[in-house]
Amino acid sequence: MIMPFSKMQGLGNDFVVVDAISQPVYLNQGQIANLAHRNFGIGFDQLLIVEAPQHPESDFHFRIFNADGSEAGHCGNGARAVAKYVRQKGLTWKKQLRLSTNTATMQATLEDNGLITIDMGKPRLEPAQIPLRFAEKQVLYSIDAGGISYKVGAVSMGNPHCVLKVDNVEKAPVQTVGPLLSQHSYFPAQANVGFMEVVDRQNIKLRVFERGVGETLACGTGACAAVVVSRLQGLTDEKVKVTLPGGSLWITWQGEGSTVLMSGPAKVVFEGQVEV
Ligand SMILES: N[C@H](CCC[C@H](N)C(=O)O)C(=O)O
Repeated sequence: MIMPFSKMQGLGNDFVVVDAISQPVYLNQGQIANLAHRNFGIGFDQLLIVEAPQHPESDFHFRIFNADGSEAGHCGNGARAVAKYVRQKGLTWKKQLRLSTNTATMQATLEDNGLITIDMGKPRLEPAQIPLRFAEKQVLYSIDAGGISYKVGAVSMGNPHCVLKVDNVEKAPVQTVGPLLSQHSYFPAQANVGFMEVVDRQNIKLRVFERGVGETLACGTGACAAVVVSRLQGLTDEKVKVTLPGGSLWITWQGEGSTVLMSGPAKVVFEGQVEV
């Protein structure tokens, strides 16, 4: 079977996007991992499968699969890519879209300046919602890994995030501590691990070791999680610019009970066809 796709990226977090509305898409975990391979396949951090809405108040549903073939509940950079994709493919003429994933619903706005703003919904802070094996919600959790005790924030944006504050993001132990925390037994569904340098109350630098991928150039839900965790510690204001290796996102969060807004770009790199 020949499957058309769009190769897209949001701040270097790259995607293959396929339309499962116009044609059925059946891919197993092994096929997805092969397509994600940067030599034997197309290469991507995540595969985004766009589907018809599952309930009347949503315009489109999309599913997210990491490079290892595992399915994720949310993808912030991917949400911006899907909003741009459905518009460019003529699947909608709306500039305000309601998108859903397996774990979240969101409002996407295609701005006149080319950026896409996503209302990412409310962060989920209860350990059971993350999920995290702690009885009580805390601002910081102590987690022992590799003989060291780490103080981390933890939050779900529809996918699990662990956020560690560091003094210098360039020197952060992403490749060593990232997998240790990501696969820690306290995170029964694993976790995306953010290494956050708080520059000042309006600026954060961030690197993310993503569940199912490894370090990516940007992580949208990770940027949201970092702002939530930093605000809960009283370190940042409502509007924060989050600078990742692939570029910057603008995140707004007014505090508990409020939704998180994320603004940033999404680009089409090329259109292709692949045999599956
Ligand atoms: N690796 C993530 C999914 C992709 C998230 C990221 N690419 C984003 O932009 O939010 C997970 O397994 O939860």
